[in-house]
Amino acid sequence: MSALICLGEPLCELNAQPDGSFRAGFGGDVSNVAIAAARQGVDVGLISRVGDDPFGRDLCQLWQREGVSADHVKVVPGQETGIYFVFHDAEGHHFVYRRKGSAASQMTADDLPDDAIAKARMFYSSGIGLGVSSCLRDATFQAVATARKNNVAVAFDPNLRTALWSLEQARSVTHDLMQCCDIALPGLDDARQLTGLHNPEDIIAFYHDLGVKIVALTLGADGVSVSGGDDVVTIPGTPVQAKDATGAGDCFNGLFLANYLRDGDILNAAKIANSGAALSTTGYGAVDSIPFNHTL
Ligand SMILES: O=C(O)C(=O)C[C@H](O)[C@H](O)CO
Repeated sequence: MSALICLGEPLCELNAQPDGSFRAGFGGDVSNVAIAAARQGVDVGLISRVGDDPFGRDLCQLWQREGVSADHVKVVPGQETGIYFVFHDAEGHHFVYRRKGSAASQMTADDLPDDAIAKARMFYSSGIGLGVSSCLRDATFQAVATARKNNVAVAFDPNLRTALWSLEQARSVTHDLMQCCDIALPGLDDARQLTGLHNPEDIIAFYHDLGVKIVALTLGADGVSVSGGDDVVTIPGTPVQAKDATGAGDCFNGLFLANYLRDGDILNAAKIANSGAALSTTGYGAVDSIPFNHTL
């Protein structure tokens, strides 16, 4: 059984390089989190669907190499695996998706392994899964209900993607999910748009008021503010020469959850995750740049 079980959509990645070529890799936020946690030595499983196509087969091989259990990933004949492109400009990275109608977007509550969710220590999902399709959204809420019924901690990153749904929809649905959530892992830009608040301390208080016990609010290059309900502690950013921040938030989340699962120390988990996520921005791609335990 997996200690951490993640639900959402994996994607193949094509990342634009300075010479105009595309570097092939992998993404999909919950898969990135699963791999980041597995590289810290945690038993991790993924719940998803991929197409019976070269992209889906590559992802299955990736999880096997990374030690992420794909026992609950269905390979669906006749359906497709989503892909995305990463482009870079002076403002940072931008995603272009080719994922409409993907196998993962057609996941329903019937695909859920209730027993594996009930026996995990922690369940992780994100706002991307909520925005991809209404059936994946319903499945995610159903999985969260199963987790809560069985005292499995629920962790969630609202991961706002307005290419998938409107800000208004995202706001209402992610706030609903937050009310069932133990650990919230929002990024500052997303949280500002979703809450309408500016100040990190106010955002953290907003999520605590919704019932969240632990909030780790990532601040990009400025580090992270973390709170277990009492004081807010801010850990400054680690200075690095960043090339590509794709997946840095997912890297933070995987490292944070893995280290929190190990000893329950949120401050230590946030410190490790903060430096690991900074390191991950020094290379291209959401997955290749995730550090291993021994490299931190
Ligand atoms: O945007 C998405 O849906 C992705 O999952 C692609 C990236 O891997 C992810 O956003 C990085 O956080």
